[in-house]
Amino acid sequence: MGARETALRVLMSCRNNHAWADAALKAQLGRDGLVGPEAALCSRLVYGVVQNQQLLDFYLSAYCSQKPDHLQPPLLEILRLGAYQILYLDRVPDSAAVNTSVELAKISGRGQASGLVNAVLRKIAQNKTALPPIPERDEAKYLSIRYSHPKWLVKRLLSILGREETEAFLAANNDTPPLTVQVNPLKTNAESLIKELEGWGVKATPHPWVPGCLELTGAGDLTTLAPFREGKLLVQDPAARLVSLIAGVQPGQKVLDLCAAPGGKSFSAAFAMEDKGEIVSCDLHENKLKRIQEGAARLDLTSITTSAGDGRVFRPEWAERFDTVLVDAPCSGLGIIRKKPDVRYKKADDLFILPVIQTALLDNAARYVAPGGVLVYSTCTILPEENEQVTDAFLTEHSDFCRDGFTLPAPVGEAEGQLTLWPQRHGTDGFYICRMKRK
Ligand SMILES: C[S@@+](CC[C@H](N)C(=O)[O-])C[C@H]1O[C@@H](n2cnc3c(N)ncnc32)[C@H](O)[C@@H]1O
Repeated sequence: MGARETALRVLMSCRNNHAWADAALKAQLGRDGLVGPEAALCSRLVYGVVQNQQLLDFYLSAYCSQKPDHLQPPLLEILRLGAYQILYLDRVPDSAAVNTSVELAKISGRGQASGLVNAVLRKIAQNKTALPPIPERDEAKYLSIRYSHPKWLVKRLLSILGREETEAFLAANNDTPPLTVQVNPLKTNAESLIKELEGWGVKATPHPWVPGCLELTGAGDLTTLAPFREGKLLVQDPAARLVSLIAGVQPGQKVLDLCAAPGGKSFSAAFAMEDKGEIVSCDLHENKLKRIQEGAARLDLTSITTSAGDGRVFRPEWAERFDTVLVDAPCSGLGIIRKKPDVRYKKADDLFILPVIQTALLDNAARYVAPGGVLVYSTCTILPEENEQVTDAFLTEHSDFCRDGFTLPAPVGEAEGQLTLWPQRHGTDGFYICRMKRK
């Protein structure tokens, strides 16, 4: 049973403890001692079920006499796992998907429901080429079921992107993104790293448009490879790498990264600064600073110091002290659904609380920027509530700051001080970056 039993435990942990799937998966794989192909199958099952949850429930409800959400736990999770294997995993025979699901019901103490599991999954298998159509009358509802995203989010996206691009965004969120790394230019260069990775059986190609980044295939657990351990690369989405590029940090500068953990933007800034100058990496949570320190040690960066503190609370010793201040704000994360599939199920209510925190961070950060210095606000979300609306309000209140244009390689080109990146347009995570200058 291995992979399936572990996958079920992970899904139950997400349901009962509101755990994030990626963290619960990592912990459970370790506890159950799953490695290699079994671990890969388990990850595929967990991500696949989370990515397709609403669609799977739609099909399950067509063949189950009880409403899926009325089923006793963990029957719904068992049925979702079985249906996912039947509908998406060609290499798993339908009979194996059905039988292992019946077995899971028995070992989970739901043996009395094994007949139901058997019957529902057999019907799905028999009808898999002629499944019931999703009603298309209500556009948002159709897209919500088809791509398993909450309806409120689909409606919001439709109003921003229109039908065609909304569908492309939702589909991209259910795709597996490429693994992207930034080259540590202090230790190697792209050409040498590509060759070195090849020696480890990893295919690396330069990112189509973001300088200094490589896309990897066949990496497996990258952290076990020498180039990773020797600090020659940083795992980072190309969108995140763009923050230091857009900030335009230079060797010798003083930089404050106000919301820094686990350190990605600080590391990328240190690369751009040739590790010369001063980077203060601050985070609210002291326990997260260790991740920054460990990362800096692995990458051999000495320009970074860490500091715990609430970025909303003024520290007089930092007043007008920094050439560049980065505010990589806590956000809803709706731009990284392709990496954290369960982010989509966040409550819409968060969208009312987060901008208050983001605004307070930005207001305070502004006080640390030296005259003529740069303030960069970024998030890994795509909704204007946490992006343009926050920076617009900030600029209205702070007449000493203005948006400052920048140029990136195609497909972005010239931007008037702010940029929203989208997976379906740019092949990156969904991300927002705004560069502002203090007069
Ligand atoms: C988007 S993450 C930052 C990611 C980081 N910049 C990187 O590139 O690895 C947001 C961070 O803000 C921190 N945070 C949340 N509220 C904060 C506050 N009031 N002051 C400072 N940091 C805060 C969180 O702990 C979290 O680590």
